[in-house]
Amino acid sequence: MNCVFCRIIKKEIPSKIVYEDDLVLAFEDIAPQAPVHILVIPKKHYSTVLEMKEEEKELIGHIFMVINKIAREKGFDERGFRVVVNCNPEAGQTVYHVHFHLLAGRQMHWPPG
Ligand SMILES: CCNC(=O)OC[C@H]1O[C@@H](n2cnc3c(=O)[nH]c(N)nc32)[C@H](O)[C@@H]1O
Repeated sequence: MNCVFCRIIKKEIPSKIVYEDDLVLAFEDIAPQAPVHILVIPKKHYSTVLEMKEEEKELIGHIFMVINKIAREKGFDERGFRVVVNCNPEAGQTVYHVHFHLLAGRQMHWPPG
């Protein structure tokens, strides 16, 4: 299917890869909204997080373990980071391949816009 993130996974499109294993890819966002803006995505295609069911519980847990590993390795664990999943239009989802935004390196505000 015509999914930009599947093409990144297949290395058909270049990206700055931060972490990769057999289940997950993490790469720098092309339009960073913070000094650190990394996308953590499952290699299997799910359009939105709503498509991830009971059998994906382990995968979702693994994604958060990868997020924590990146935060520790890049040293923004103590200062703080934000993890954002946008699901469908009102959340502003623009790429319909599930991705977890990992944002860090500046003071985050609340509520998010
Ligand atoms: C509100 C954000 N909602 C969303 O759906 O985020 C999609 C995220 O994917 C990012 N992005 C899009 N195309 C590419 C690409 O080819 N390469 C990379 N490295 N990042 C991309 C975009 O900047 C956005 O932050």
